[in-house]
Amino acid sequence: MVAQTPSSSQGVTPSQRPPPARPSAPSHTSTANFEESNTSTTQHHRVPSFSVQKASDPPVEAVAPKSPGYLSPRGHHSRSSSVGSTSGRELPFEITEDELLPRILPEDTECKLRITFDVRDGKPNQRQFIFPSRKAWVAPPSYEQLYQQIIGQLSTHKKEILQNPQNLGIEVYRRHGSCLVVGARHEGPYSVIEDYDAEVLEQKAIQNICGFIHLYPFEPFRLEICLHFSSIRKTPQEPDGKYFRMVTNEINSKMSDNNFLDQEFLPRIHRDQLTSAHIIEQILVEEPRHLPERFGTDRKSLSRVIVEKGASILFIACVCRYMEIDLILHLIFEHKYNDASLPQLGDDACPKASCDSSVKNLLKQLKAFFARSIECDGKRHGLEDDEVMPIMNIPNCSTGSKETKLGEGSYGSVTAVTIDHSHHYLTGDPDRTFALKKFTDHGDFAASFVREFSMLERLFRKKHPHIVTHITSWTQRNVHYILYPRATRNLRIHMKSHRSPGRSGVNVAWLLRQFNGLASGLRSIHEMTEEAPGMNQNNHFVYGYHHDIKPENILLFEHVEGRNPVFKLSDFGAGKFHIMPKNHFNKPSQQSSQLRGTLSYYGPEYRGSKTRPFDIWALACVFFEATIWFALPHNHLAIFQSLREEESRQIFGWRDDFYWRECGNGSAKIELRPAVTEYFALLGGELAKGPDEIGRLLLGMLDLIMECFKIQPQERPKVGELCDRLDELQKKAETLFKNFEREVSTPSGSSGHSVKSNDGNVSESEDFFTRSPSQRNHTFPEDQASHRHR
Ligand SMILES: Nc1ncnc2c1ncn2[C@@H]1O[C@H](COP(=O)(O)OP(=O)(O)OP(=O)(O)O)[C@@H](O)[C@H]1O
Repeated sequence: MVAQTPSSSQGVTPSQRPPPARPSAPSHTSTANFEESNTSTTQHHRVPSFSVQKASDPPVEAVAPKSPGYLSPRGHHSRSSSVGSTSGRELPFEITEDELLPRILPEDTECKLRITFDVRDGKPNQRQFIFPSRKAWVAPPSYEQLYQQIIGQLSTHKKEILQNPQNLGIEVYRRHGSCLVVGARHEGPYSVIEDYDAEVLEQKAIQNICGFIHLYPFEPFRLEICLHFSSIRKTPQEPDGKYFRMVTNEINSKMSDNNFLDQEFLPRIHRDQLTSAHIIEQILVEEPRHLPERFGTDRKSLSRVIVEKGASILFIACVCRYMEIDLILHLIFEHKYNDASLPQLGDDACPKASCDSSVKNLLKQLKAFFARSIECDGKRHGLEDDEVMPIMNIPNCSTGSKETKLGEGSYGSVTAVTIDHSHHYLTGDPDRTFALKKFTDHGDFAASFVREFSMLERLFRKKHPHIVTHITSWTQRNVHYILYPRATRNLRIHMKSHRSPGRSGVNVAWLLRQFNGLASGLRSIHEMTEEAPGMNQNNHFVYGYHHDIKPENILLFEHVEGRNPVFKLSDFGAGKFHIMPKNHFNKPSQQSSQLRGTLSYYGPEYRGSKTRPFDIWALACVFFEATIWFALPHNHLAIFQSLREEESRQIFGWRDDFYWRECGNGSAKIELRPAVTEYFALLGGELAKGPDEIGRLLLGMLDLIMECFKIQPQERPKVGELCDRLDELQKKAETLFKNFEREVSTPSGSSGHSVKSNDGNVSESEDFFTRSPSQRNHTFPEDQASHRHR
């Protein structure tokens, strides 16, 4: 008897295992004042009064606390909590929440509540209620009122559902709940709400708010509470109706559709409702036939034994396959199958008539009850053909296609997907969308997957804020998959479809942060200081290449739509890591094995030895184009490219748009294309205009870019130098433009007027506080790390 698939011990958790641990509900009772106001969606700047002191002390200037644990959960051991580093010393101050709260929390924190119902009028249908309200969270009764509001909405809609005679015997239950802090630029901590009562909300809201303030002390934020409710029939509609029929119908109606592989599955949350001891008992009780004597006559206690044996899902799955009850009991009691040890084909032949054929029939649908859970584990899993990943396609309404393509690369396609709420706790917003990259398993495609995954595996541990790291990966039916957070778009599309945000100090600081971030991301590949596993720890470095840097592979994560996005390096299919003895570290490195994709950004050495400077050249090309987009009128990028093409030698009628050319007849002499030098001059002239400080910074950046265009690879700056100099420029920009926070806090500081909405992402006018997180894109923990991560 086989228990589980070999892969099930790995991080894509088999469904038998519970989803990742969730915080437990506290036992505190709240009192709070929560007035509703639908009036405004404007954000509120809070006074950063964030000091740690005795409650009796006079207020002092804000100092961010050293530890996020400064506000311990109420209702635990004490109502006091300590702040600052303990390090063996006695803490100077003891603070209590009640004293500190008014000083930590803003006067009014906006709270948005989303309640979604999967109502059952034939097909599921969702409703949302958004309460944009200004709340004085410092006044504890707020939470109580919020709770009342939720309950009010719930009971109204419950009534609506239950008034329909069709819905007699329906129970409404919560599928998912989360409490999330959303900042103007970052997403903060979130918690899953187990129960929707006021105590839990208060607890989690305060914890998350405080965590957020600790991470981003000066950033405005709001609180978002998402509650998803569903309904299920747990009692037959007619008084004499059969439980067996009701369960079968419910399960069929709750089977998830639009799975990315067209596999049906029953989401865990519904499954758990329909496999309760009560339902099993009712099915056993209504069974008209006598059961074998060894099971006794007390069917109620028999149902309890089935639950104790951990076989309730198996029992219900068998019921759905119309299996005779005594055969189901035979599988559970004689074969000792249960939810953790499922029947499998090829198990010992059973002498009992119809046992084998029934198991065969059962297996066709069994995996639908055991869809996996998805965790951010960074691992690669092997799945059996019939295992179910709870991943759904997102239909593309404009094309009528059942999936939404995000990109098509040389080795596979990338599509937008969602994950069933009850099978992941990856983000605070259960409606988030993800990007799924597929590679077919022949020849080069499989090799590309292996290369990409082995790069990602190392990068996953580093979690650089400017590198797109994956969530998890698996191989099934000879197709390789990598699940990623979903970006808004790539830099190529952004530069085409969005105008420059304008050359204000705020935007210059933003651009330099992105350049510095990308260079620093590349540095973490070029100089991966991590010791190679299994090697003599002191003697080896791991270092690598990207070798496919281009605007298509810079993904943009727009935390708040229409605002300045974060640039991240992606697509490691051409990259490779090498292990090198430390004493060889400054010697020329080995070549990467693969080059692919667009040639435009290849350095002149591309036919020969391509090493780390090859990435520096390509990164400089990206910076150069981004600077053209940033500083010159919108059509200049296209003109720059066509000029480069015109300057190509047109061998065999083929035009290239490299940044360099071979000059003379067959001569080995290489020079920058005149278009590049022309644009350098044009940019220089343009950047010198306007305020001196901004001009100086941008010219400094331009000079640095040009240094990276040295024809001889060894003359280009190393990534470390690039980072140091960008860091310096960025720091200067941030000191000069201390008000850079305005880039997100005032509409005038917003980025990228949309040129056209060809990628569906426009609108900078809408205030971010009116948007739901599903309209934004991912931020994963790496986004919360410092942007000067090294
Ligand atoms: N996480 C993501 N979120 C949103 N879009 C994405 C994501 N990953 C990739 N894409 C889109 O898909 C395109 C192709 O992805 P990617 O570069 O990873 O594929 P590829 O097969 O390696 O491409 P190529 O070999 O041509 O560089 C990207 O340019 C981007 O537009």
